[in-house]
Amino acid sequence: MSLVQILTIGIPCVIALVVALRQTRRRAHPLPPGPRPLPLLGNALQIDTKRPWLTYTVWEKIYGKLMYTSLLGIDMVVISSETIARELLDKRSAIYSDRPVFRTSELAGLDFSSALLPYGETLQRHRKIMHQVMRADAAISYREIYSRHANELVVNLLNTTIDPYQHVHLCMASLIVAITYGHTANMDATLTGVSELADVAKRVLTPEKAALFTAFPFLEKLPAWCLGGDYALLGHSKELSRQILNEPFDEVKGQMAEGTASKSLVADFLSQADGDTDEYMMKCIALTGYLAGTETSASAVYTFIMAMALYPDVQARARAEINKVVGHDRIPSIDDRASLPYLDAILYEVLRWCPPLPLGIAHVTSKDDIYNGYFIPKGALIVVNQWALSRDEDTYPDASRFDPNRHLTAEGQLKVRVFNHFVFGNGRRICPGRSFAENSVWTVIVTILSVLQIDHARDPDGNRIEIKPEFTHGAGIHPEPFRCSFESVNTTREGQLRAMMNLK
Ligand code: HEM
Repeated sequence: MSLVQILTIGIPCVIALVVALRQTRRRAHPLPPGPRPLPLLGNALQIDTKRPWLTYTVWEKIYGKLMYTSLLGIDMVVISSETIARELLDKRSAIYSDRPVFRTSELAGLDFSSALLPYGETLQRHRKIMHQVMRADAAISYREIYSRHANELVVNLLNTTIDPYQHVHLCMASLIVAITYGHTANMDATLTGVSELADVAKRVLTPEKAALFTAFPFLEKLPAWCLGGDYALLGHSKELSRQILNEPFDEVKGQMAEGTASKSLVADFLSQADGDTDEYMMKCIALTGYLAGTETSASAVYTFIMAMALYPDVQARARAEINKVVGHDRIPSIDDRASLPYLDAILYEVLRWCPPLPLGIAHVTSKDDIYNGYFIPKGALIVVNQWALSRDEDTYPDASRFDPNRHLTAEGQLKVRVFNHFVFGNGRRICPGRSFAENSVWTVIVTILSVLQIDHARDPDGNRIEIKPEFTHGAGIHPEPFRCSFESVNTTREGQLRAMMNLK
């Protein structure tokens, strides 16, 4: 028998065998339980498209903490248990670390983002640099930048009775830009550009938007403007992304050459760079940090403010702890953190009460797997329903209540010594910016509590304007708009803070 004959007969046999084995594997091990799918559509029509985590949380009660659902032919496994998330995403990370491909990310020029990279060599190199510049001790070294921005926020909020979201967002956005690039002449232009890019990312990086190009690939050949809607943004976004990747980075490089660069992630990176250093990669990481870190951190601060207005007893206890530990005439710094367990408990509770990314960022399996007798196919989307974790009544009784005590022992110490919150994800894709997030948000909340009393705003007749603890929808969430009032409760600290900012 010739080689060609062997191949002609052999290859189909091998393929048939592999397919048969796969089918057998599927048959031998059922998919995890889940709602009955419709042909082609799967469970797409049964899901609350604005807040899918609510549907998955209801289904969890019926089908369990490991659930299978199918969306327009895509396999999806939803995990509603921290233990299962760790078993799969941490312990079997070799299989569970890939990301879904969004066709729109390339078309919008967003495919540079570390968060969207498939698992592989490039991602590993990104993560190595991220670890180098964002690890816990590096994050602490930016304490001065956290305090400066926290002080600015307090001054902006003082004596206002407004919806604080714009101030909070600007504070966290400029804090992250300052950490990433330091002082640059074009900081405002950078901020505007990156905010615009983040907005496009939110609008086009959804499975539904990406699916259009997968179903009709010829659409990619058309000019973006003739597609209309959010698709019209794709071309502009690609140009903007190229510009924002390069301009602030090049400015820091110029400052380094002149010896005028201030402390920043990019400056730290460039000072450690050698001949093999990949500058393009650092540009991508720098911009990813902004896109991944701003809305999430701003969400946490905004949630904190709402919780303080709704739970004055928690606010009073936190302020009492600050006064007891550091006295009445100093604002605590990150160095006091270990002595202020109630403040950490508040931070834990803020992240639990409103997880900024309620479904995290989806992982994808790179191989078939079997878990607890269930078959998990290669290529399945793996989603950890953080909302379900946050509302698990067994772990968090009366879960819709904001109660920092749940994170403390009877002696008032933190139950968990290491900050290891489920909101930061799992395994090889765990959020590399978590130490930044933790330290910056902590500094902002301790500074606010040291100086400001947060209360309900009042209407012109003096009636209290009620706040409903409700959250927005989308991939990233935060409280629905609300108004509250901010008054100084400590003029010594207020004066100190103004002096630090050289304000009267
Ligand atoms: C409260 C604030 C934050 C929350 C709740 C948060 C949450 C998350 C989550 C859930 C993921 C996906 C993890 C996974 O796939 O399992 C992630 C990824 C990521 N985060 Fe954060 N994050 C926050 C702040 C930040 C900050 C401040 C930065 C950078 C300065 C940052 C940078 C990143 C990056 C680069 C990734 C992608 C990692 C990868 O795909 O390998 N995040 N974050």
